[in-house]
Amino acid sequence: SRSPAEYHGSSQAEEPSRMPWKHNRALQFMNVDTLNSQDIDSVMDESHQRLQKGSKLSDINLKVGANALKSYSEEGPDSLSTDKLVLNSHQVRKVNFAKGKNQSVRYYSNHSSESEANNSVRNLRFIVESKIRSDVKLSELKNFGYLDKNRLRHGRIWRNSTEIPAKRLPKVLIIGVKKAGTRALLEFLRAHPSIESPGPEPHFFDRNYHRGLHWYRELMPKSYHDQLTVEKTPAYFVSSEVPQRVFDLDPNMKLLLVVRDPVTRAISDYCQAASKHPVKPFERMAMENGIQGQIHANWSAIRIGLYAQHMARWLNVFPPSQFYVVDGQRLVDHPAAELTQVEKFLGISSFIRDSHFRLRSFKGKFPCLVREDGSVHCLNERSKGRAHPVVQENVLHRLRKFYKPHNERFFNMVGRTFDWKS
Ligand SMILES: Nc1ncnc2c1ncn2[C@@H]1O[C@H](COP(=O)(O)OS(=O)(=O)O)[C@@H](OP(=O)(O)O)[C@H]1O
Repeated sequence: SRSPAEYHGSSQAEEPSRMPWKHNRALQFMNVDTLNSQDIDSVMDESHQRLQKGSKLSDINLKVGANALKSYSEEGPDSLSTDKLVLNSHQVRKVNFAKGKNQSVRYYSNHSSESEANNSVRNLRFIVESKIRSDVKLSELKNFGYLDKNRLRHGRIWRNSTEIPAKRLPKVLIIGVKKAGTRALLEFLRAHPSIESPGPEPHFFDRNYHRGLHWYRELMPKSYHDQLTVEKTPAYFVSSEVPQRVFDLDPNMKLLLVVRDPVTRAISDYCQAASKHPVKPFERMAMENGIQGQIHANWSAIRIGLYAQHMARWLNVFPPSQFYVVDGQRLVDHPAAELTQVEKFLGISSFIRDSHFRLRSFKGKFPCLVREDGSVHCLNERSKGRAHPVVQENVLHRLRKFYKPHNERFFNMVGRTFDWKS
């Protein structure tokens, strides 16, 4: 597609990806606080003319949209609050691919309720404005940061029409615990419009510290100033040098720690190792000199579960108020409730609901995430939520006894108890 400069016949060649809105007078109207129906009409008229030239949207869409938007705007600016403007990308695609009059009309007449119709209007506005702003196809909007992995975030358009998204250092870290549900927590949090995160674990504060902050920032996705970038690296929790390094970067860093019964966690860790290379039975790994012997406390699968030891190091550096401890079991049983607490802690809007989760038979009790486009995303089938081996009861008993005092110390440190058998 053409750049905005070419499109509007301007001799000034601007870099389109940086300033798509600059050549667009219509956008100056797009202010939630001052918006009125006349503004919308003029925007729609102007968009209409422009879109006739370059867009795939048919005229009828715009005309219907203009009328609907007019009545919609008469509800007043409150009805445009960003919280309500959650876009349904499925509907967007429907409009985008509508080729003719009939399809477009059907798109609107399909809606059974007023609120559904209003939703469509919002969606339509988003498309129109996105197109005006950037003069690119929806698929290309990714370059401008409007679409992030199919997540369309209407709020951004309204909140700040001129902000350029940028890579930012994290303000939140999921520091651990390994095998306690850190991936689930991150994937669920990412559904929130205020959260951005890199997919892989950066391991910056442990393994890659020498690479420097520029390297770290480059790993981050682009975000807007009022979003939070979150990364997860469970090894941070157990690496002695990490707390101070994190503090040196940002003494206000918010820290999320997911915990799980350390005995189950050890078995989960063992399963991970067993999936990569041959290992002895769990019982033989866990006990020194056979099952009558001592607990093998130095085996990493067991050592990581000494939460109090690791937490003490973090509390030497950060105040308790900067941690939120997520109950890994509750994250499985009641994910929305647990996420609501996390949202509160992070100071972001309450967005994630029960309707974001769905059980799938092949994942058993582990919830999958319903994305904005309606698709269902389950965590990796082979590595998350896998079957554990049956471990001899006497070994489980010994392990529970072993962990008991450590768990109690941990509960005291974090001011919360967990329903672990140990
Ligand atoms: N929704 C959902 N889907 C799948 N798995 C879930 C989910 N919620 C929590 N869990 C638990 O997450 C465990 C893996 O923990 P982590 O993601 O922290 O592992 S890792 O440290 O990143 O390797 C994983 O451990 P296993 O049960 O041993 O496979 C799960 O118990």
